[in-house]
Order: sequence, then C-alpha cells, then structure tokens
Amino acid sequence: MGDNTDEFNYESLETVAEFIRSKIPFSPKLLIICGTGMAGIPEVLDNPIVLNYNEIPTFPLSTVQGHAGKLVFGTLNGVKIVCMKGRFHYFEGYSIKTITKPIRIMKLLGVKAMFATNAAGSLNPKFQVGDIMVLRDHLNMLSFGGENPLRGPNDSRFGERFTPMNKAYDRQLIKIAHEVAKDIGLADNCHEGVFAIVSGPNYESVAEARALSILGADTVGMSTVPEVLVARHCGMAVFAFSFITNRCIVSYEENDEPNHRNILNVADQRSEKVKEFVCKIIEKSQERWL
Ligand SMILES: O=P(O)(O)O[C@@H]1C[C@H](O)[C@@H](CO)O1
Ligand SMILES: Nc1nc2[nH]cnc2c(=O)[nH]1
Repeated sequence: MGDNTDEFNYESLETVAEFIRSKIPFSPKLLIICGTGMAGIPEVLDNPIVLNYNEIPTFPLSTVQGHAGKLVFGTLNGVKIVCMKGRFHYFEGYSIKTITKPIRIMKLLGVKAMFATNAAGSLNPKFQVGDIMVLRDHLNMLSFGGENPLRGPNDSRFGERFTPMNKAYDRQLIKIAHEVAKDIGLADNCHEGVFAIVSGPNYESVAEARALSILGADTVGMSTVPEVLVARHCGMAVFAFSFITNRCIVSYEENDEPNHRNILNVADQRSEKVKEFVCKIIEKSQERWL
C-alpha cells in the first residue's frame, strides 16, 4: 500500500501505457468508466478491441460482480474512446492510489476527458429509482478522513501540487446532458446535484444517511470521486453521473434494505436509456474530443 512505490511513478505508468500502445492502433481521447450495471455502454463502440485487465502488466483486477475487468477501445462518431468495463473501489481493499492508477495511464495514452458513471443511493426525496443525477459537485468523505490519491510527492509532469475542485465538473457537458435528457424524453428523470462518496462496502446506517443529507448530498456511492481528483489534477475535462438504483433509508420504521443484486437489476432495466444518454452527450460534444 506504500504511496510512493515505483508502481505509481511516471516511468512505471509510462511502461504500462507503452504496453497498451503496442496493442491498440490509436490514441483514445475519451475515457468512459462504466459503473455498476453500466457494462453495456461499450456495446455502442464501433470496431471494438478488448484488453483484459489481467493481460496488462501491473493493472489491478476487478473483484466486484458486474465489473468485468476489461478495457474496450473503439470509436463513436469518429471519437476515439476507451471504456473501463470495471473500476476499482476502496472497499475492495485497494489503496486509494491503486484505484486511480488507470486514470494516469489513460492520460499518458492521450485521453483528454473522463466520463464517470456510478450506481448510487438517493438521499434527495425528489429523485426516483431509475433516475439519473448529473454531478454538479461532490462531498469527498474519504478525503475528510485524509485518504486522497493526490497525497504524497507531486510529479509536475502530471499536474500541479494543489488542485482546485470548485469547477471540477465541466459546465458545458452538464448543459449538454440536460439538453440530451430533454431530447430523449428523460427531462423529468435527469437531475443535477451533489454526490457523496463513502468507503463502503456497507450501505448507510439511518443516521449516516440523514447526516449526509444534512451536509448537502443528493446521492451517495462508493466510487468516482478519487478518479475525478486524479483526472482534474492531470487536466482532463470531467463529466459524471449517478444512476439511482435505490433510495437511502432515512427512517427506522422502514423495513426495506438496499442490496447489490437489486441494484444490478435496476441498472439492467434502464441500461438502453443510459447508453442512449451517454452516446448523445458524446455526439453533441464530439468536436472537443476529435
Ligand atoms: O462502481 P459503482 O460505484 O457503480 O459501484 C457501486 C458501489 C458498489 O460496488 C455497488 C454497490 O451496490 O455499486
Ligand atoms: N454507499 C452507497 N453506495 C451505493 N451504491 C448503490 N446504492 C448505494 C447506496 O445506497 N449507498
């Protein structure tokens, strides 16, 4: 778990990038991270090329159901894309540096923007299961506790020591997302708000869900924010959304309990709509990634 071991330095990451370059005939410009239940997104790519995580030297391996562990390279409307079909979570036992390692590798490959998706519980009573919430901002509960992937010596070849977060989520892409939601009949089901990350793997206690809500969170999940920090540090544009798979329980009187199986089912039912949403956003922002 050492923060500054060779595995994470510029030269080691460049070796991994060079291995990937030797397998893929183009330089991807857009990274899409497929959250739980969103493994169908790469199906939209033309001429896909798949690299399994276990073929890539020192790449972490996926351990969560619904996260296949594959990079899928391909194009969409001429945009060169790489999808991570499977991401890494802190609750899997990986260090915060390991879960964000792919982001810097993608930067070295030429990626200019990251679209991150996640399955999340909703804290905002106006949001329904099956809705989308585009991230306007986040509450980094891991960083409140001192866990931050940018901690440790800063390599300025990636980015500056101190990274602002007040404009982390690209305003133009958020605007496009709302336009697309309207175009595809999702206007009433597409919100904008604040995502809170907790470590997991447990879902929230009633008191925790209430506290996060008081702090200003609209959704809560177990991923995305560390990836956003590293992507912004190295200058990528960032767009992210939560797919709402369950309501967080904020009352002791409720019998319901969140579970991963239901979360996968809910995501599966809406996967075509989510794919359409992502495709159309890429289409409308295409000139930025060519
Ligand atoms: O990768 P994401 O953030 O979509 O995955 C979330 C967190 C857990 O893996 C799972 C909880 O059911 O979904
Ligand atoms: N922490 C957390 N992560 C989730 N991922 C999907 N649903 C939830 C949830 O309710 N809480």
